[in-house]
Amino acid sequence: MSTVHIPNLIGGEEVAGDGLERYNPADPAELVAVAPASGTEAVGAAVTAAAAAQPAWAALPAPARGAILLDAAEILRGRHEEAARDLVREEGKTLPEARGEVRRAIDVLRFFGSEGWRLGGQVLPSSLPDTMVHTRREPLGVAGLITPWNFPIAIPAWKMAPALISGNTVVLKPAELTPLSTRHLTQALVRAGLPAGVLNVVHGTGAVVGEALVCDPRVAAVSFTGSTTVGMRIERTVQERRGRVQVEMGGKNALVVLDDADVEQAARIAVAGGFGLTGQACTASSRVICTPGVHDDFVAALIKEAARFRPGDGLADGTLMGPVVSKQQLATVTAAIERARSEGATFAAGGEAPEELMLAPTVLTGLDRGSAAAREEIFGPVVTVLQAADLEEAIDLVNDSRYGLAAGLCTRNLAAAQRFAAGVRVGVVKVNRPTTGLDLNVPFGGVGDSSSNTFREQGAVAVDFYTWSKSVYLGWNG
Ligand SMILES: NC(=O)c1ccc[n+]([C@@H]2O[C@H](COP(=O)([O-])OP(=O)(O)OC[C@H]3O[C@@H](n4cnc5c(N)ncnc54)[C@H](O)[C@@H]3O)[C@@H](O)[C@H]2O)c1
Repeated sequence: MSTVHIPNLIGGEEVAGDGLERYNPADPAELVAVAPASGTEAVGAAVTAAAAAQPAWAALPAPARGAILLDAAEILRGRHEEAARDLVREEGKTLPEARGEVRRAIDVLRFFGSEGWRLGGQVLPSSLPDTMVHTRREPLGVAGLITPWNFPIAIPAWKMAPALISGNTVVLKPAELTPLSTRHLTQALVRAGLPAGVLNVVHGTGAVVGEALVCDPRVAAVSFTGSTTVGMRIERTVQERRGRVQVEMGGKNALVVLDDADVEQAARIAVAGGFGLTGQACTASSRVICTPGVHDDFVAALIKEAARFRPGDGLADGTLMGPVVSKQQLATVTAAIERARSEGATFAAGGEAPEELMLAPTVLTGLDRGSAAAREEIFGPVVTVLQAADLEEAIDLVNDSRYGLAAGLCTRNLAAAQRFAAGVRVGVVKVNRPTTGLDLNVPFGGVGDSSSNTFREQGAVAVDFYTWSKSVYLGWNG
């Protein structure tokens, strides 16, 4: 396959450059894409273009803005397979996972394109006679979007679509590792007729391009998804300049398996959430908490299921798990595995040195709740199995975390499910379903150090972040 050279997009013009090189994680000899390692002047130019384009974009009727998103969805649908294959070559996930992610981006464009017909405010009674009060949603202006490599087409879609439909213009900084996947999305929007300057894309490092975007006072809103360390810094910086900020960050999501659970089903749920997407999902089940009666049977079933997730090239038939995304990410994951070894973990599965980026699914047992593997996000195919005496102790263990993104429960007991849903301090609860996998029409976000926990992403409420509310009193007669 030939290397794709990806330009920046600034004020409708494509600006070529290089400096960022991305190799296929399953085939280190294949240079998949080259993108510019831009400087701060490119960010300045992109923000200027976005600010200039914003009033005319906001003045378009919302259904007309929506029509462009709907057309973009159709264009991306026509390139679904190509985009999915490029996503596999660039990020490493399996082809079915990549097809699902591209499908998600298409559906997000459709969802928010249709929202153009529904965006509205409230009509309220006034205390005054002959007076009507209504609220209007106003766009914030320029939105700066910073996205990670693990969902490089879906996450930019679920930030851009609500930003654009509500009349904002956008400067997007995609992740360094995955410029090509994001390019499929932005090209679809441009080809659908988005006016020049409404969407701008600046490639580069977080330290240069990301920082410049975050610090630019003309960027009214910053929406970030990525690591907790970076997200917390961005949140502080934008708050200091009184901008609006939304950060979606890491997780240490627990799946609780109770004695009454269907053990085989629980093991399938655990591997889907723990090893699907190579464990590189913010909602990955990286710890499983078992009650004593199910622990040994569950671990045996988990080992059997994990054996199916032998890592391989995501484009090959039957691969259930792709490689780790990069050498740097592999170093982080293997350091966490070695730390667990030094803390006395038993390796129920995995533990061998990886070949290139192909890391075998790893199941750790025998660790206590204070161990690093039980507490810290690893972001790779590593599942730590812990024990709790009963449901209440399991809930306590779920909540004993700086994070609060997702939690799952395997049980046949409805009362236990309801108690769990009420008791856990997380943004998403899944009962008898993997912690990964979200519906696009449902609000998503977490608490604690997982999320700024103010505005939610996804679903119709996502436009709240990108708008402010104005109250209009309309009187007649005297
Ligand atoms: N909560 C969610 O919705 C969600 C979804 C997916 C991934 N994640 C999290 O993302 C992380 C993995 O992604 P990653 O490794 O790409 O994260 P990362 O924080 O390293 O990078 C994310 C983005 O931020 C940029 N960036 C880095 N430093 C910056 C800075 N100083 N200023 C501005 N921007 C900067 C990067 O270039 C990239 O585009 C994991 O922690 C995962 O849990 C969270």
